[in-house]
This record gives sequence, C-alpha cells and structure tokens, in this order.
Amino acid sequence: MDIQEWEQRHTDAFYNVKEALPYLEGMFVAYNSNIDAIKHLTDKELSRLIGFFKETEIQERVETYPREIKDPLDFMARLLISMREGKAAEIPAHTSDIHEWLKEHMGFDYARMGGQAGIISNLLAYLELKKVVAYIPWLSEEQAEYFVASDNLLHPKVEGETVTLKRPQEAFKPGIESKVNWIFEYSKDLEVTCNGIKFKVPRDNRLIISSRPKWLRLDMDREVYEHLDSLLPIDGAILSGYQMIKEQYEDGSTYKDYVANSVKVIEKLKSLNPELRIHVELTSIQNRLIRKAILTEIVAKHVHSLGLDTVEVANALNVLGHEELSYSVIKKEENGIMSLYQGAVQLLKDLSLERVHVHSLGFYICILAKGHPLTLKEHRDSLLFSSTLAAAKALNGKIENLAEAEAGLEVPVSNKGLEDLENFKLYCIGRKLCTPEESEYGYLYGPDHDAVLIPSKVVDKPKATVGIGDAISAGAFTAMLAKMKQKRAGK
Ligand SMILES: Nc1ncnc2c1ncn2[C@@H]1O[C@H](COP(=O)(O)OP(=O)(O)O)[C@@H](O)[C@H]1O
Ligand SMILES: O=P(O)(O)OC[C@H]1O[C@](O)(CO)[C@@H](O)[C@@H]1O
Ligand SMILES: [Mg+2]
Repeated sequence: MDIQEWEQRHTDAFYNVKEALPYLEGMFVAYNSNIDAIKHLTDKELSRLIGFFKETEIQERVETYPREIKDPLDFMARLLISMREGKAAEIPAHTSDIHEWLKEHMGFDYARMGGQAGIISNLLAYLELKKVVAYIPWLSEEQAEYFVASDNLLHPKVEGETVTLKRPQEAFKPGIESKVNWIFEYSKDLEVTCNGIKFKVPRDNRLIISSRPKWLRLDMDREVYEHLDSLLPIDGAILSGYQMIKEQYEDGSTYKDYVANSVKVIEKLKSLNPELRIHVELTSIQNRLIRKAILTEIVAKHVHSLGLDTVEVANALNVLGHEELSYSVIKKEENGIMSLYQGAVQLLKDLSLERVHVHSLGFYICILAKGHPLTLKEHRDSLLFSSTLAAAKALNGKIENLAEAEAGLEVPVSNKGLEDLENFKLYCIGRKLCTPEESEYGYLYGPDHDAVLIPSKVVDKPKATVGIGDAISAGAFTAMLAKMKQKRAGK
C-alpha cells in the first residue's frame, strides 16, 4: 500500500464527509464531563513529588497495585506504575482528600474540558452540526463554562415539570460542586529514580485521577427521562461515563439499579427514533465487576457501536473470559494487530454489536456486522475523517471549527501504522479475508463480519493527548451517521 494513496484518500474523505455532516438533524451526548486539571510533569517536579515520601514506602505501595486513590501514597504508586510502562491509566478517588493534597503540594498548569461526553459535545458543536444536545447529570455552574457557547450546543433544563433545551451556560444545576479530575501528563525519556530503581519513560502518556465524589450518580433526572422527546430530532447518541457506577451505595442501592436505569434510557431513546444508532465510548474501568456489567448488561444487545483503545480491548476480553486473547493483545499491544483484530471480532460477536471501532497509535480497525447499510468505502471515509480530526487535535491541541479540523490533513500518515497493516496483510490473504487488491483498499470480508483497516495520521510532538481517542470515535461514528442520512436522502 502506497502512502501517497492513503494521503489522497484522507483528503477525499474529509471533503465528502464535510458535505454529509449537514444531513444530520441532531446528536445526543451523555453523561460524563468534568474539569481536567492538567499538570505536565518535569523531572524537577517529579523528584519534588517523590521527596514528599519515604522511597521504601512508595515501593511497598507499588507492590499493592492500588485500584483506587485513598491517600497520596496510592497516587504516587500508580503514577510510577503508569510511567514505568508508559501506559495510560485512570484511577478513581472517592474522597476529595487527594484533590486537596495535590492543590497544596503540586498545583496544575491549566484547566480544560474533560470527560468523554464533555469533550465530544464540544467537538461536535465545533464541527458545525445542526444540533448537539449534551446531558451531564452533574452540570455545575463552573462546569457549564467549559462548554462551547454556541446556538448548536444545547442542554436540557428542568423547570418545574417541564424540560426545555438551553445553552449549558443557562442550564446548570445551581449550588452543585464541580467534578475535577487531575491529569498528570509525562513525556517519553523522562528519567525516574526511586528507591534505587531507575527507568526511562518509554512513551508520552498520562495518569488520570478520576474524582468520584459520594454525591455522584450516573443516572438521568426523572423529568429529563419523562420528557426525552424534547431532545428530538436526533439521529445518534454517544454515551459514556458508565465507569462512574459503583458496586454499592450508602442508600442500599447497588450497581444493578444504575445499570437497569441506563438500559431504560437507551431503550427509550430507541423507541423515540427507530433509526437511531447508539455508540458507547469506553475508558479504563478499574473495577472488573463494573466493567463486565457495562459490557454484558448495557452494551450487549442494546447498543449498536463500541469505541475503545487497545488496552480497553484487552481489558474487555479479559472480563468476557478470553484471557489468552486478552494477554496476546496487551503483550504485543500496538504491534499485535492480528490479536487486536481477532479481539475486536470477538467483542462484536459476544456483545451482538453492529460495529466495533478500535483506535491504536498509527492505525484503526473497524469491525462491522454483515448487512450494514453503508459500503466499506463509506465506512472507510468515516474512519479517515476521524484520523484527520485526531491529527488536528494532536497538532494544535484543539479543534474549534471545520477549518481547524482540515489542518489535520497536513499531518503525515504514520509509516509505522502502514507497516503494521502490511504485516497483517499476509495473515488476511492467507485466511482468505481478502484478495491482494482488496487488501490495498483496507477491506476485509469475514464469514460473519466485514472490516475496514486504515493507517492513521500521527503527530510526532503532540500538543495534547487527552481526548484524542474520544475525537476519533465520535468523529467516525458521526461521519458514518451523516453518510447514512445523506444516502437515505438519495444524495
Ligand atoms: N500523537 C498522536 N497523533 C495522532 N493520534 C494520536 C496521537 N497520540 C494518540 N493518538 C490517538 O489517540 C488515541 C488515544 O485514545 P485513548 O487511549 O482512548 O485516549 P482518550 O480516551 O484520552 O482519548 C490513540 O489510540 C491514537 O489513535
Ligand atoms: O471517568 P471520568 O472521571 O469521567 O474521567 C474521564 C477522563 O477521561 C477523559 O475524558 C479522556 O478520555 C479525561 O478528559 C477525563 O479526565
Ligand atoms: Mg478513550
């Protein structure tokens, strides 16, 4: 596959998706947004952080592999674990203690919109869609300021028994606290020394401390649920934030209640528009019971499309009982394109989905159930469009209009990504998933699924990495829906 061909395909795809976007009437995006307090760690700051602790105690805590942040040592341990492998991680904190400690001992560089739903709502509004309806159950006055102030970005406002759509800045819930996450971004080659152990960070990545205060509930206000028709017309829904669900709550309710409510919302959305397509965007979910419940009770059988990164594919396979496959994905990770492909096919089948879109650094894999109304070329255009969005976001740290999105076309397609696909080609031809020429297009035809694989654009020195996966998944899903609407309009 020649890289110039893929550059041209990116360009053609950008313009024909841009033409299709106005066919969309509306997109619904829920649940999680927060304020991201971003700290880019330098070696000086890291050693200052380590200096607050006994290094032997840090090492001991590393070995316990804390799955939530109960005290500063848990935070320090998970930061070192994340840096050592250069692997992104998101760890919940159920009290504000760590927030206070970090404010006092570290501070942050700048604050930005965070949370899949928050990031995605803003992105879609900037892409000049007709209407984006965001729904954040915990929309505080401060949080509302992080949403784009534009006529095409709305939020349900409950007034007595009625619900109207207003700008988020006029729809917040007075008096509630903001959810603030801390993001520690670190750079490749940063040297780390602790308790006599020395290592170099292998890759740019980040650790997210996800604040999960006691009052937080992943649930829809009763009035909004009862007036869900006030969101119409919408063509698609992008849902995320289920990782907020806890096993037990102080009032005796359990995760089962919130899973059941989440399914009710999805089923009601589908009853309002039978053509509606629903996408769930995953993130790292430390609690395995919750991870499994989200996949088997909410995603499976209720949702059409799933977006996730390579680590999340491995973690999903693990709780679904495919330990072997999960390990082969995580072990080779970015290079294990064959395992990633097989893993994504397994998720499509286990969760009865129409579509599984995996994003990895340098290539994307999209598995499709047979009979989808779009051709593989149309799906490929949607993926290529999202690759340009990702490039723009990584290059400039933001996308605030379609022209800024178009800037992503200047970023080169990843040679490494193309190489990975080349290596995978032999497997595909050998398994008769495609002919040599079909492999040039990136199309695969399985016995019970099809697939599209593309090399994606990668920025050498990204300005920001948080939220690029959200942009990839939301961009591709939205582009796909737009093309479906355009096709239905006979254009
Ligand atoms: N420098 C970069 N250039 C282009 N794409 C990138 C770059 N860094 C990361 N990405 C893309 O962003 C994705 C990260 O997605 P994910 O891990 O889901 O993060 P998040 O959920 O924070 O958006 C990677 O899989 C890759 O496709
Ligand atoms: O799980 P939470 O607390 O909603 O946090 C999600 C985190 O993931 C991101 O949305 C990136 O995908 C961050 O902006 C945010 O801090
Ligand atoms: Mg992600």
